[in-house]
Amino acid sequence: MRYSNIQVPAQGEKITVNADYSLNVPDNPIIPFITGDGIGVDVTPPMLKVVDAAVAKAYGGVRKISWMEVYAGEKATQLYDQDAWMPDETLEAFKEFVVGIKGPLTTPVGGGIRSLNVALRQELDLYVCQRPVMWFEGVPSPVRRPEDVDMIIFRENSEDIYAGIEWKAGSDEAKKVIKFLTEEMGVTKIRFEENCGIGIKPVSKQGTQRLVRKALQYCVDNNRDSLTLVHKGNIMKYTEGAFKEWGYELAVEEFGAELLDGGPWMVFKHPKTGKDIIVKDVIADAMLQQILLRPAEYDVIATLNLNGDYLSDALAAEVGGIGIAPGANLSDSVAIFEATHGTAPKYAGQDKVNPGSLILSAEMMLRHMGWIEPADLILKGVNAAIGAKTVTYDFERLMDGATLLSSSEFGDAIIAGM
Ligand SMILES: NC(=O)C1=CN([C@@H]2O[C@H](COP(=O)(O)OP(=O)(O)OC[C@H]3O[C@@H](n4cnc5c(N)ncnc54)[C@H](OP(=O)(O)O)[C@@H]3O)[C@@H](O)[C@H]2O)C=CC1
Ligand SMILES: O=C(O)CCC(=O)C(=O)O
Ligand SMILES: [Mg+2]
Repeated sequence: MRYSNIQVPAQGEKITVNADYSLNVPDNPIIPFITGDGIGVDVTPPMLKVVDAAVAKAYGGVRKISWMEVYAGEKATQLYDQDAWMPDETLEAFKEFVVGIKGPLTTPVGGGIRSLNVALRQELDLYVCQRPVMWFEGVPSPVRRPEDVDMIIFRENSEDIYAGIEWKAGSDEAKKVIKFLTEEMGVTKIRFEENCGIGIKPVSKQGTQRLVRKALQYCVDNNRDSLTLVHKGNIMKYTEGAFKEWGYELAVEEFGAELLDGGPWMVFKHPKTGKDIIVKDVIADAMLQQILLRPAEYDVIATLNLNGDYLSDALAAEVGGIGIAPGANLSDSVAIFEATHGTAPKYAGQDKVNPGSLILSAEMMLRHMGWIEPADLILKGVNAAIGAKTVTYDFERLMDGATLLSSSEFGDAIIAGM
């Protein structure tokens, strides 16, 4: 495709996808990135620098990434036009180049544009939001045994209340839906019809099962002990409750799961090692206490979009906060990596915040590409920087005897520690 504002690097080739969804990664792949709004300008440059250093050190110049900036959010409105928050060519570039990474994008509260982050996930059908939660030794934590916190969230990324199907209180649309519900569907439980916003929560069997399939396959591929389906199915029976039912059903049909001790939990054997993998479920509110009190009992988690959003930040807090919480948005072919945190506007442009979340998202990206050596080097560098107590403000304020670094200095400390 011909791009208008995107400059495709003269050097470099596309990553391509095979019929079985495996990747062909050239030695000089072109990788699109969005800098992002707010603290995007603080975390993206150190991420690019750390990745380049890790790749150079691992491959001595034989492999190198050609970065290609693509635009969304405020920067896109300046470059394209004032309404171009997510230009079509940005979506096209992520599709064409298959693997990309992004900084955070602002979403106004209560009105204005809908989330660009959610739009990107929906437009490219990035239905898995994968967010690993693991503790680096020395990171300050509010829990007694942060080493027990080792989980990975598989958050459904395309459905639920995040689909953005909602109408403002008092609008003609809201009135029409309320009229339909009361007059045709026999609904009697809307307390204040005259001034009531309405939101719709779609949850499908296909949407649930493709997410749970990925989570269970991850358990098998990574030799994990259990999958926990997190839901609020006691209250929202046909959405969250159905998520639980369809999740167990898939475990039975595709992984051979059987009832464990008479149920309701299930178990299946790892196809190669024969090890038991447990499939269980927990109601979402209880889960928020379980992860604090008994984190060792939880491993891989599959959940709906909103629960996954809440759980991501809560779990991140147990291992140092959202400054060090990475993530990936995945379809069967396209992958876009991004931090769990947002644009933290009060810190924007101060070279202050922790770039660890985006750097660790890039670490996931390299591993996804099969570039294991630079990914390992990044982990080594992060461990070294934290081990030396040379950290950004978020860790420094909770650590005794730590040295305060800026975002860019923390990136340099990671490079020095590789
Ligand atoms: N995927 C995305 O692009 C996301 C975008 N957003 C958007 O971001 C905007 C702001 O959202 P908000 O709810 O304030 O959440 P943010 O994640 O932006 O920030 C909340 C708080 O988390 C801490 N924090 C965030 N990032 C870092 C970091 N890199 N290093 C250290 N600490 C960090 C700060 O805590 P403290 O004040 O204690 O220092 C900050 O005030 C909204 O428009 C929201 O919609 C939100 C989440 C994801
Ligand atoms: O899109 C947004 O603004 C917020 C998204 C979010 O919080 C998340 O994906 O974790
Ligand atoms: Mg969130």
